[in-house]
Amino acid sequence: MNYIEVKFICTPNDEIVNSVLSATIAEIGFESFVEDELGTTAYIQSSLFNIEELDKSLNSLPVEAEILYTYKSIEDQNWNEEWEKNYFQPLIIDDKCIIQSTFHNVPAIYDYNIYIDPKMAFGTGHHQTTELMIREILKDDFNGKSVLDMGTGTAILAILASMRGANPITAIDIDQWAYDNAIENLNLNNVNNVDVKIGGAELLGSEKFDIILANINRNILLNDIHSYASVLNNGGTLYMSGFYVEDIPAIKEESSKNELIFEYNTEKDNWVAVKFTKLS
Ligand SMILES: C[S@@+](CC[C@H](N)C(=O)[O-])C[C@H]1O[C@@H](n2cnc3c(N)ncnc32)[C@H](O)[C@@H]1O
Repeated sequence: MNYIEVKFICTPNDEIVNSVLSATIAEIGFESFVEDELGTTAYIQSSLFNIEELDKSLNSLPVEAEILYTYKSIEDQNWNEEWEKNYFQPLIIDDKCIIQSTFHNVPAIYDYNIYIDPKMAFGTGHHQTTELMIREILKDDFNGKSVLDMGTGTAILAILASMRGANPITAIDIDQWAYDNAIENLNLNNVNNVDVKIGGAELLGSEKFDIILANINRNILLNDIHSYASVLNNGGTLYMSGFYVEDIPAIKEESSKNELIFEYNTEKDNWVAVKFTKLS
């Protein structure tokens, strides 16, 4: 899959402007935001890149700022190398769990030592939503529970769920890169109880799950919550992330139509993870 790299030059180049910019363009498909001395560099799949839509988003930013941009198409291979070497650093969560790549070589002394070679797939633990989901997996009891990881990306959540005792696990992603990378990372971590599938909610059938993890985005979740609810066991748990604090009411409304009870949400930098349980 080809990506477009867009360099945004922001005046003023401050935290508020960059975070409003990232949040706004995330809505039109941008991912992997990196702040630098001029502004923000962001990436979007070529097939989703639409200049008119981008200009419209920039013109409606709710901050006073001048934002100019340049863009170029990038090859998968170059993007991987540059991103992995420059931006992916080992991440330790609560002294319990480390996520690192094979080239980092931090001693594996934690309860959960996860290796991720991310390639193009999202999910190194460095995005706020991945971290929020990891914290939920570390808190909850996964032992012997069947798990569905929707939008698995690098398979990071499925790998941790397996290390926490979940079995069996199904991991689904719509993207070919994610599918390939999920399989690579599962092998890298010697996790062999995850069935990886390529596609979306249409793949869900009669198999039911005790826990569903879905870190995707607001619109896909709103569209697919009813499918997730239909394959969640009574009394089961649905964790969702990939959206902002202001999206919680819409997510709650759709969930309650599907007999899902809101338990709580957690937050980081305005991103949230929510926990729902299904009526037993
Ligand atoms: C935000 S990433 C999350 C990756 C990983 N689970 C994590 O927590 O870091 C969302 C993933 O969902 C996938 N995705 C997008 N639309 C989807 C859909 N309709 N069904 C399943 N996966 C989807 C994307 O390809 C991407 O890998």
